[in-house]
This record gives sequence, structure tokens and C-alpha cells, in this order.
Amino acid sequence: MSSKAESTSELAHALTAAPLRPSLLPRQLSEDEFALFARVGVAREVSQGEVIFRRGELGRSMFIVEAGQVQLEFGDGLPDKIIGAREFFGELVLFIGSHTRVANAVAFGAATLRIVDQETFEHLIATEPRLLAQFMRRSFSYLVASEQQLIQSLKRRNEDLMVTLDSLRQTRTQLSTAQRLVQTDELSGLCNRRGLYMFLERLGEHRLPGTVLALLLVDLDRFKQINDRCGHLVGDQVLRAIAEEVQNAASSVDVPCRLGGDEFALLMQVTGEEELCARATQIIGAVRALRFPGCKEGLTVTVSIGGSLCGEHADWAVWYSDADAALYEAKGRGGDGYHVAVPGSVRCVV
Ligand SMILES: Nc1nc2c(ncn2[C@@H]2O[C@H](COP(=O)(O)OP(=O)(O)OP(=O)(O)O)[C@@H](O)[C@H]2O)c(=O)[nH]1
Repeated sequence: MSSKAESTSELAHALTAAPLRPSLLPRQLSEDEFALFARVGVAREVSQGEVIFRRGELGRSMFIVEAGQVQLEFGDGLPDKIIGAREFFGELVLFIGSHTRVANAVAFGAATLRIVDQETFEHLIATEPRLLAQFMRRSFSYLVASEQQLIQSLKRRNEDLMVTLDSLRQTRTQLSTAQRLVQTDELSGLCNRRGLYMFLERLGEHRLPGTVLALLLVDLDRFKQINDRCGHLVGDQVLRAIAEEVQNAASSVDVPCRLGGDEFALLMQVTGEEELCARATQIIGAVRALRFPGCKEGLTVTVSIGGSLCGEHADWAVWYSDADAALYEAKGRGGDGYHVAVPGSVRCVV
């Protein structure tokens, strides 16, 4: 057997031999190993903050810390490591040849290093196989342990991220629930005044081509009497039933809302005055047909409706004022009917 082959088989044997003495720190060299590397390694003095190598650089040598400390900075949120006296770093390059550094190595105070390059290391394998095997086993155990630690810490980070993501999702759901609640009338489930105003702010996004905006204001007739005669609970039922009929008259792009008390509004996109009147007629007919068994004396309800076609260049205040004026007309005629205002004038349609 050649001397190289002998040393290789000796190395292989030593690699499978008895475990390392547990008293040594994972990266700490035994006295024999340290003496060996100190003898063959090239000395280098570094001062505080001096960069020994950078992440991404191609590595060529392993380093042994003779005195002082070196900080390894892995970045990406991974914890830094401090390498102290009689410990080593940058060894992977000697085991796998061409290897890019995965950390920055920076002197943590003044330090003395010994540098062992590939050629020297191969020479040591041939001449000191037993010590080298011991060193390599130490390194491999350390690398495997680090790898497992890294996997654990990534798992933990992943779990933390999932928890954070979950709570963000929950917050988003809570926020949208809260937002929906603030915009919704509790009694009727329709949009409230705030919801309508928020819709008006984004009106442009919802406009259908070939339509005009129109507004119906729907107001219960003599609602105070209904409350007085049948009680507030029946009064609430009446409000819910009216809300349902206003909702039924709305298309998917329209906004039915309860503005407050017994006043409802339906902001619509219609083809013109004819459709506006048809919707008003639908609500009036449906409300007339409502029955409320909760009121023993029997109860029929009616509504008055004021409608307006909304001028594109006017705003909510003008649209509302036109529809309100029409509603006033409808009430003045005794209720249970509707009037429509076209921009600039109010006229009776029924
Ligand atoms: N049951 C019930 N009553 C309400 C609610 N909000 C407001 N009201 C009552 O609605 C009534 C509205 O009275 P008015 O504004 O005088 O209107 P009206 O009696 O319908 O008179 P006209 O509109 O002129 O026909 C008041 O008596 C309020 O107390 C509610 O949420 N539930």
C-alpha cells in the first residue's frame, strides 16, 4: 500500500473511531489539534472591526483564533456568532473545495489568527490522519448540530409568522366587520347615512354607462300615530317591512338606506324619469299590501315619496333638496303617493 493510501485508510478508520471527549466546546480544538494548526498556519494580526472575509466571497482558507474574538454575521435575521480563542471558522472550504462564505467575519477587538489553506490541509491529512480525522468529526458534528438548530429556528420563525398572519387576518376581519357595522342601520340592516356618504365619495367607480342618477326619499305617513296606537315594537316591524320594500325596489348597483327615523332613501342608476316613477310606484304598491298581525286593531301603512333626477354637475345637497321638495308636495296631497322633481323644477307625475 502507498503511504497516501495508508494515511487515507487510517483517516477513514479514525473517522469511525470513538466519540469526541464531551468536555470540549463544539468549536474548540483539542490541545493537540490547536498545536498542530498553530505550527502550520500562517499568523495574521487583525484589529477591532477589521473584516477578515465577507459574505458571498469565494473562500480559500480556514481560520483558527489564537487570541481575541471574531464575530460571524450571517444576516437575514439569523443570530451572530462569536468565535473565541482556540476555536476555528471558515473550515467548510477545506472540506468541499470551492465554497462561497455564508457570513461576514469581523474582528471583535484585536485578535491573532492562524490561517490554514487547502494545500496545507491536504498535507496534514497525509501526515497527521488521526488528528485530522478527530478534527473533521468535530467539525461535521458541529455543522450537523448547527444545521439542525437552524432548521428548528426557521420552523419557530415560520410558526411565529403563521401566528402573526392569523392575527392580521383576524384584525382585518374585525376591521371590515366594524366598518360594515358603522355603515349599517342596526334596525333595518340597510345602509345608514354614513354608509351613503361613503358610497357617494366613490360614486364614480360605480357608475353604469347609459344611466342617470336618481333619488327617491321615502317617508312613512303618520308614523307617530302608528307607534302611539300599536306600540314601538310594531313600529319597528313597520320600519323593517318598509326597508325590505325599498330594498326590493333596488337593483344591485343602487343604494337603499335608512336616513333616520321613518325616512328612507334609494339612490339609483336609472334609464330616465320613466324608470324612476316605476320604482316609486312599486314601493307604494308593495307598502299598501303590507299587513301587521301584531297590531290587534288592524293596520295598513302608506308612504309618501319624493323623487329627483340628479343633475351630474350638482351634488348630494342639491339632489336631496330637490327630492325633499318633491316629498313635501307628496305629503301636502295627503300622502300615499309620489312626486318627482326634474332638475330646476318640481312637478307632479301621478
Ligand atoms: N318604533 C320606532 N319609532 C321611531 C324610530 N325612530 C323614530 N321613530 C318615531 O317616528 C316618528 C316620526 O314622527 P314624525 O316625524 O312626526 O312623522 P310622522 O308621524 O310620520 O308624520 P308625517 O311624516 O308628517 O306623516 C316619531 O314619533 C319617532 O319617535 C324607531 O327606530 N322605531
